[in-house]
Amino acid sequence: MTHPIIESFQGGLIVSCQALEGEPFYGSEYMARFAISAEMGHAVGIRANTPSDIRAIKRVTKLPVIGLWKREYAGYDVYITPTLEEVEGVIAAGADIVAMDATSRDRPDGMPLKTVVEKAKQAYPEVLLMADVSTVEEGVAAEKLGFDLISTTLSGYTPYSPQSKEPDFQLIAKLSRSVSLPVLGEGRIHSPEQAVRCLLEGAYSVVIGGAITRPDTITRKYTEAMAHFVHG
Ligand SMILES: CC(=O)N[C@H](C=O)[C@@H](O)[C@H](O)[C@H](O)COP(=O)(O)O
Repeated sequence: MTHPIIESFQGGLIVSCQALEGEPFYGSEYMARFAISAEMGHAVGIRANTPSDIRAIKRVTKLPVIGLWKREYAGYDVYITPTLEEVEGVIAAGADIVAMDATSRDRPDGMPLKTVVEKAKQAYPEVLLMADVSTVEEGVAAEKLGFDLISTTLSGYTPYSPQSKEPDFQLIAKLSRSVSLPVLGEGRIHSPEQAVRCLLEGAYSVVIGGAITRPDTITRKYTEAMAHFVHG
């Protein structure tokens, strides 16, 4: 039986409310306001970074939260919830789902992904795990490891996946045919038409960040189009 939270995502939009240090909207209070806006706009879930943002968002919305914790470790490329410590931090903050890098790259604490999943499942059986992947192979491996859902988050962000400005529709299509877990379309989705195309390609639901919660990115979309018109 499909978990009720996963079921509630079907065909819906999850808004990724994230701002890193140095960005104008950096701060948990701002992220909470974006989450309220997302709920008002009928989003079905929120994706959020850091225990502090997750807590602030859980206080103001009833929507399920996909939590992650971006943390960089010198010498390692994995940064989305890279070790069990971040998994625990995200769960303690109240996330309903924990998103983590599910590539096969080395992890800072040396713990294989398989062990991270086993330990998380054992200690927190009620928490769902989302695999952030960049290829079909990583998605197929994630299903075998016991993840509950898969997202195309990392396509374009590993050196061996296609580097494109567009969403990776091909990965969404191939992955949803290769696994029985729900596959979420995520990464560089910048229009309602692209969101619908993700569903057409087989996505269970769609995650959008920058196109909704990064006003500088949205502004640039307009200024660039206008500059192109004015200057050719
Ligand atoms: C690669 C990576 O670190 N992605 C992060 C994952 O949580 C976020 O920075 C993105 O905003 C999110 O995936 C949504 O994507 P987009 O903002 O393109 O709609």
